[in-house]
Amino acid sequence: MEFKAQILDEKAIDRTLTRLAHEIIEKNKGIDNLVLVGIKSRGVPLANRLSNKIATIEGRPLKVGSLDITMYRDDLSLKSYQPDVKGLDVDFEIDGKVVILVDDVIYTGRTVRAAMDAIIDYGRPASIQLAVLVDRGHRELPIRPDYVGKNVPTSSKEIVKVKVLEVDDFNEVAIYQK
Ligand SMILES: O=P(O)(O)OC[C@H]1O[C@H](OP(=O)(O)OP(=O)(O)O)[C@H](O)[C@@H]1O
Ligand SMILES: O=c1cc[nH]c(=O)[nH]1
Repeated sequence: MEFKAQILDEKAIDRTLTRLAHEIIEKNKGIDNLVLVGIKSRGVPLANRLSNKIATIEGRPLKVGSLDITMYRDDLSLKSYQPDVKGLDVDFEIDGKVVILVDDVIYTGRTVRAAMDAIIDYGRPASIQLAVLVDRGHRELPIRPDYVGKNVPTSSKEIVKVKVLEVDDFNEVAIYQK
């Protein structure tokens, strides 16, 4: 895989998350009833960072849960990957809550669809919203994020990689050629 270009550096990621925190507060007219659920590896640290930024603005953090979803290749259709929900880790009620899903990248939308299924299986949220650091297009389902860090037009031969300090030892969003 060949490195093509950096899209966001550490400072840009931080500024973007600050903006998303403000957008979340603005859209919801405060933080009553809001909880965050980060999707697997990199959505979870991003959700924690958003919670900390919201605490700086509103005086208290949001509760953060996590959702573990992995993709497996469906043997019958070699082209497509199917998301598999491994586990939902929330130690708080979601009934009546506005659940904000947080992920690093949205592409086909299949991961988010699986995430919504898992949330709805678990409880009865008032609503579900979606925050992503990068929307790279190519949706295969009618899913659109409520909060987008950066829209990055891509070709299907490219891949967007988000690196976060908590997982990768550095912070970066970059495009690679497959
Ligand atoms: O919209 P989709 O087509 O479902 O793609 C988006 C998902 O793909 C990536 O996860 P990936 O499976 O690459 O795992 P990773 O986060 O562990 O790298 C990313 O973190 C999203 O969760
Ligand atoms: O480019 C992509 C596509 C799916 N998930 C990613 O993290 N990057």
